[in-house]
Amino acid sequence: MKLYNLKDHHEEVNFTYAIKLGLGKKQGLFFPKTLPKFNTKKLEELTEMDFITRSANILSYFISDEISLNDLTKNVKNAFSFKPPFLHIVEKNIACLELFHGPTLAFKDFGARFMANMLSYWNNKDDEMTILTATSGDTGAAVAHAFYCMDNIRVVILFPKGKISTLQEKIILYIRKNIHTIAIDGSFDDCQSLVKQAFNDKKLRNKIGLNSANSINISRLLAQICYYFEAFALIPNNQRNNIIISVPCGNFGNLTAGLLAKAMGLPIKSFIAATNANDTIPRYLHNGIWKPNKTISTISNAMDISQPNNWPRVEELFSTQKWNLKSLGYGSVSDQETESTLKKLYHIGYISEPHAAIAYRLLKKKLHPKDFGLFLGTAHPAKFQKTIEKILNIKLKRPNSLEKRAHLPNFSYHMKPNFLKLKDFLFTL
Ligand SMILES: Cc1ncc(COP(=O)(O)O)c(C=O)c1O
Ligand SMILES: N[C@@H](CCOP(=O)(O)O)C(=O)O
Repeated sequence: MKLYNLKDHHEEVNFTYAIKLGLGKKQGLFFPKTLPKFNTKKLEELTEMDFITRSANILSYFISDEISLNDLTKNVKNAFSFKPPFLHIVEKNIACLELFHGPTLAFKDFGARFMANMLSYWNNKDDEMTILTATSGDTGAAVAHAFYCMDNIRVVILFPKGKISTLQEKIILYIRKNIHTIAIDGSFDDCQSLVKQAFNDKKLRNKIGLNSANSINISRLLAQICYYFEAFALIPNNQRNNIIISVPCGNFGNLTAGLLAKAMGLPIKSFIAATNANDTIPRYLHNGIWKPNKTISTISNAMDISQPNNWPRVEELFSTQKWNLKSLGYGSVSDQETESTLKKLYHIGYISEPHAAIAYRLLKKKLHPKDFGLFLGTAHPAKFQKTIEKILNIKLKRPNSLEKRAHLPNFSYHMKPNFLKLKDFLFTL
């Protein structure tokens, strides 16, 4: 199947090329030229399958001309080799889709591990690659873990210094070898802008075999489509026609994957794009004016993004599917509201974390009593241990994978958000 560049529709590539390239010409994002459309019978068939079989089947619609179903299934099995998405019922008609039971305790494990598996399947022995990735907290760890010790692949992770939780930082840092982390004096948007500048530099791009494991890489999003289908299969049959999904949004990759699933025939009634005070999209949907403000720090730090990368993909989907952008629910939630929502959730027996709490709050506000509401649980509460213990006045137990790293020293490089400095660094690797 072909993908086209949103900034230059003449540039068409297949999936193997798109995954290796990351971004197209003029920093354009790749987007599928056609989408499979499942009818009710096919959807029923898919719903009956287990998570791995169904995911491989869905992904095969995008890449069956580049890999056999058998090989794809092996890769999907390796990639999703942890506890599958899990539905935690929070109230009678509301559940959290927990996506944080992977090795780095965030939903990013699905996309990062799928990308790593597919790249190692397709990468030639002598193809050197440098994967430059910006993180506001969770992508970095998932990418580091997924690409650790992979032959011929170097990973460089940029994160905003002092603006991610201590445990999010530790879980990125424990890995050395082919993984390099740089704390940048700035925001996530500064880190993301450095990645884009690197893609603009042709000489650098060719010399180091530049790629990115951010959600600009379409492979990340295709993998994420799979858990929306799993959520549908987990929801009781009589509720499947009234599903509202609230997605905590930062770079808008997760929402894009959900919308792709809907375009493929998953009968989701509507989506809610939930942000924190970094509310470029809610304001844009409200008044039609694109005006990113300076990124501010919040307790839902992984969503501290004011220039969301995937928005052009969302707009393309609405336009090609002939959906009205007005049908997309949206809202932004302050830190104070996030805190009171965490307390409310705790009161009804669920310990959550700031990102999911934002999605829950907006879901509660917009849900009709006859609907079934899902909010996405994107990270494990323990990654935000200090914040949650303070707000809820409780002691949180850390899962083993975090416990092992909690006391490690910090050994990141440190840099101003200066592209020339970064370029020098990349050349010396
Ligand atoms: C815990 C958490 N929730 C939500 C988000 C936002 O997801 P997206 O960037 O796909 O919108 C992120 C980061 O991306 C995250 O790490
Ligand atoms: N919230 C993300 C930011 C990067 O988003 P991505 O989906 O484009 O990788 C993070 O946790 O790093």
